[in-house]
Amino acid sequence: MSLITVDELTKVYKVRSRKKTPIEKGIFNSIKRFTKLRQYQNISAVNNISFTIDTGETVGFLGPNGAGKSTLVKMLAGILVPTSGSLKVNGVTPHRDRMNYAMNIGVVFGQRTTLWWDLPLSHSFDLLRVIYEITPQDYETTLRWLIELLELEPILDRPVRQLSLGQRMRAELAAALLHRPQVLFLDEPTIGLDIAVKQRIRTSLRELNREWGVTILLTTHDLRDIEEICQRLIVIDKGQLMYNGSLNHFREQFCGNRVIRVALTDRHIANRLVQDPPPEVTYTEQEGPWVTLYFDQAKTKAADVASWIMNKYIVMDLVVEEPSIEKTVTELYRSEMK
Ligand SMILES: Nc1ncnc2c1ncn2[C@@H]1O[C@H](COP(=O)(O)OP(=O)(O)OP(=O)(O)O)[C@@H](O)[C@H]1O
Repeated sequence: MSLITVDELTKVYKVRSRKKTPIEKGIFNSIKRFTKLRQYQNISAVNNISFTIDTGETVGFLGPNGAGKSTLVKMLAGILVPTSGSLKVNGVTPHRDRMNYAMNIGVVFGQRTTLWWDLPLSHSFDLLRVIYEITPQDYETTLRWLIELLELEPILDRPVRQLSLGQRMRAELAAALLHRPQVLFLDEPTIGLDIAVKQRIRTSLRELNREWGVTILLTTHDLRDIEEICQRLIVIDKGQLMYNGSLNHFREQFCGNRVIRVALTDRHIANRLVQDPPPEVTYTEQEGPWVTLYFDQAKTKAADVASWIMNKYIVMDLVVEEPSIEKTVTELYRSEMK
């Protein structure tokens, strides 16, 4: 049975907009505060989305700005109440049973903090132990493990307000995991972090999932997060589900072109290859002795293109590249897939 079941979930925000009256624009400006006409506008942030997630899965939500990712994850975390549709996590409707639900989930949303700003980090952890009613023995074991995993030892005595963004993110992650939740929700966990910290966070999340079997759901704009953490990709645009499946399947289905980059002996020879490329090559680019050849993987294999070139030329170097998921996602955002 699925751990998370989302069925025709919809969230509409009702926002107040102010209509300017002709009076306001004219000489009666002074009385405009008496003539403000309020009207409401509906913003459909999540629109009729359905999917299921199994225990232990790692799922990344991807989509352009304003797509509805955060709204969706906040509903899953019980922070927002859906407008319609149904949502169950382990049999519980998150927003209806928030207290019990909170005991089983961990949440890391960048703007919020679960830590006490003026206290040393270790004191925040101690307070969370009391709030989550963690036994001293479990607390000791889990905290030790998290300190090592997230490299927190050097910052344990520092007040939270003195921590850098990367240090705070690692601390937030530990705070969200102290009570060993079944599900972890993260909203853009690597945003604004340097490469080394991003890598530490990604490695830690992978390890957490492997060691504890924590189900991880995250929103991101960084495809590397998806590639390195997630088994499954859910793409959302304009509140609608555009893709739900594995990254490999996404590549196969939408990244039609593959790429071979080949270095020949000099740019003149390279230009000869550009003028007369192998069959089924749809596009070429040249930079000095390097030629990049794009071909449709449904029509020919990388090995056939490579051997065609090697039969005709002396090849100094040859690289077969994965289809560019970044490019495909950008194109996907631009086009309407439905
Ligand atoms: N509290 C709110 N009140 C009104 N509208 C909101 C609210 N929160 C989000 N929205 C609107 O809902 C839509 C979806 O926003 P959401 O933050 O879920 O998107 P997102 O995919 O997470 O975007 P981003 O990648 O930019 O963070 C947007 O049009 C946004 O303006």
